Amino acid sequence: MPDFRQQALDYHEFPKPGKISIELTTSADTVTDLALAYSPGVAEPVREIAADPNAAYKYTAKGNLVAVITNGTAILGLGNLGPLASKPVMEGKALLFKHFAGIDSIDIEVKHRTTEEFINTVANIADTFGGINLEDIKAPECFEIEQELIKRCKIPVFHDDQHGTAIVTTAGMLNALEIQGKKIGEAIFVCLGAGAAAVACMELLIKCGAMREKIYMLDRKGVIHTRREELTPHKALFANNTDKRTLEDVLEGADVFLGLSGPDLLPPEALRLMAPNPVVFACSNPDPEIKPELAHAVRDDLIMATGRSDYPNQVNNVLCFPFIFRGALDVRASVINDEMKVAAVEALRSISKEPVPEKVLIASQSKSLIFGKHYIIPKPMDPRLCKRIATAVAKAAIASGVAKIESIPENYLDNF
Ligand SMILES: NC(=O)C1=CN([C@@H]2O[C@H](COP(=O)(O)OP(=O)(O)OC[C@H]3O[C@@H](n4cnc5c(N)ncnc54)[C@H](OP(=O)(O)O)[C@@H]3O)[C@@H](O)[C@H]2O)C=CC1
Ligand SMILES: CC(=O)C(=O)O
Ligand SMILES: [Mg+2]
Repeated sequence: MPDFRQQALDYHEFPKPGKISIELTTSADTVTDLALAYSPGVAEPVREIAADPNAAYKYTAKGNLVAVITNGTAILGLGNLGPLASKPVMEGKALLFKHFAGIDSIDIEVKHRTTEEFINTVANIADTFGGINLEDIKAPECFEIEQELIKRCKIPVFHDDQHGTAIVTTAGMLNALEIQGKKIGEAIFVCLGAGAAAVACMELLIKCGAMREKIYMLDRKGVIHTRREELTPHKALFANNTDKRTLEDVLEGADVFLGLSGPDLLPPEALRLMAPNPVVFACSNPDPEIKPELAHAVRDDLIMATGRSDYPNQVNNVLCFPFIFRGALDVRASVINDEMKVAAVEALRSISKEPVPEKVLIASQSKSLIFGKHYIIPKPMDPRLCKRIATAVAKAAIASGVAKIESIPENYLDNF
């Protein structure tokens, strides 16, 4: 195989550095164009917006513009490498917003000293955008940041690593459990990682039927249990009254392993401890908790998923954030609430049970994709995702009373 590292660097360097640019939507060639676009014509929409802030949706790019904002403290599973190093990931999120959902997006990497300073920075620029996608901000700070920004901003604020990941993981998990013949309410879950993604995934799985007392969550210190001291409030919610202390202890008889932690943390031999027909989601990026080839070599009765594009069953928030924002922006939702999240889960999981269009087979270099162990969730390039998820989300926003626009056109996103 050609040098993948060099290919990835070349992809980012050529034909121009980076992955996004800004394009004009109107002409700026003649003196008349300039008189309209700039001085004196630009004064007219300024006056309109000063009189009514909602006019910004009519006369500026705000309504289709999402900021991807980070401080670089949890860049994928690479850790706290700082704001600037996170820029390729954030440009990548902007690429995905545009390519899959037609949303204009710009990345913003914020340096800050305190959590309050970060919150103030984001709150102070929020009106520029139609929505804010927080990305790769580590726990526990991410929880306070998101909650405070939801309170202070009039537009949807959504921490992708929490809720985008939770929606996709829950959709994939419900399908995987169904295929393995397991009931979610009876399943024993082991979640390696207790940060932004892990906590949100397990909370949404509980909303969809998982039992809190059947969940074992682990962090760097091992199993989170009721006798552990100095647990953060979000970890304390998952403190299990158990004598089990290690990953191996809790994997004994478990139905599900969910990894949202770091690379190569699940020893292949430990998989043998799990119950028959287990589900293993090793979602750490770029390197999963266990490589699929190692897992399959140990057992042939498992369903395996990763966060990566180059293996079957990609459980990755790319299957959610472009589409949930599409729906939220189009009905001008003030927030992204639980009703919208559950609607996204149901829409996403239902697509995987339907025949796959030929162009998806070609784009994903697959001979066939049929609902089953190796196809539990749609491929990101599936053109049905945008219409189906955005429609479900927009309808849920309207029904739950958070939308400013209270109907969607009959042919909504037909041509996307
Ligand atoms: N596939 C997908 O769509 C997504 C995948 N992820 C992946 O999930 C992982 C976590 O991301 P995120 O939640 O945002 O980050 P956070 O920094 O918020 O959380 C990281 C968590 O992983 C735990 N952890 C790290 N190393 C170990 C270890 N050696 N043993 C046990 N636990 C460990 C940390 O433990 P402690 O609390 O003790 O520090 C912490 O609880 C990353 O790898 C990321 O790529 C995230 C979002 C989406
Ligand atoms: C996919 C993603 O958002 C992450 O790994 O952080
Ligand atoms: Mg992320």
